[in-house]
Amino acid sequence: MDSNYAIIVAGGSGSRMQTFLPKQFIKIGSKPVLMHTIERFHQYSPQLHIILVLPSQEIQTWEELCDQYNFTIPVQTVAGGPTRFHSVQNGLSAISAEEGLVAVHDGVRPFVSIETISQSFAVAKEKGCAITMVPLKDSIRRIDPTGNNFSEDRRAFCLVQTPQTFRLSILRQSFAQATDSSRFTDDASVAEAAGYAISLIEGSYRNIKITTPEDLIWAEAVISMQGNN
Ligand SMILES: Nc1ccn([C@@H]2O[C@H](COP(=O)(O)OP(=O)(O)OP(=O)(O)O)[C@@H](O)[C@H]2O)c(=O)n1
Ligand SMILES: C[C@](O)(CO)[C@H](O)COP(=O)(O)O
Repeated sequence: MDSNYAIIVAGGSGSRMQTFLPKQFIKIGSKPVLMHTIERFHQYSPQLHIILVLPSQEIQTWEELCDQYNFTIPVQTVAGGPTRFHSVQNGLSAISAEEGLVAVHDGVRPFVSIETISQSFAVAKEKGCAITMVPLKDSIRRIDPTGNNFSEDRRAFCLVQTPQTFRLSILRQSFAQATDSSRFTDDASVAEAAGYAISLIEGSYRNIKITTPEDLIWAEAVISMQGNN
């Protein structure tokens, strides 16, 4: 039987959070953000192979945190790269299997639900990929290069989240084919540039990416509402 994998990318520096400690290690509730995220994937399936991508200079920090919090979920640690694209690429290189499914997920999205993870693997198995998204709640305007702005129909857009789950062969081929890695902010864009059709699944507004300081306030509120973290 083919194996399933999760590449949890946590190789960033968190410049928009403006904290000394990279945001993936900041404690929310009783433990660091990244431990919440990994727990969600382990809860989905204890058999899932989890590849954790970290900044090379922070691997020791992670090991110390695991000791401190008695965190024992097994993960394979891989050093990240200069951009998210390179970090995913490094994670992918750690997988030797030919076939299977791989979910790529931001380490700083700790509130992903088990249902979303499960649906993303099921849809990717059937259609080749599953990209999590939510509809827009606000109105939007397009700003052109001259600075003029125009209303747009928000129903024509969606906000893209992770997990972004693929057949391994599709993600491998997409990353191998990619040129100009600087234009890719997610994995769906890499697969799309390689010519693959992108299938979407609806996620949840709760699955935020912890990016700026106010996201931590929201995260603490969710944790205390859940009551078990
Ligand atoms: N070189 C990088 C850059 C980002 N990421 C990961 O990709 C996810 C989404 O990126 P983002 O929120 O932009 O994180 P940072 O790059 O850390 O933040 P910032 O852009 O504010 O510096 C995060 O889990 C981050 O750790 C990564 O693995 N390797
Ligand atoms: C992958 C992602 O989280 C989907 O919304 C997002 O594109 C990451 O972007 P960032 O610029 O690295 O925050």
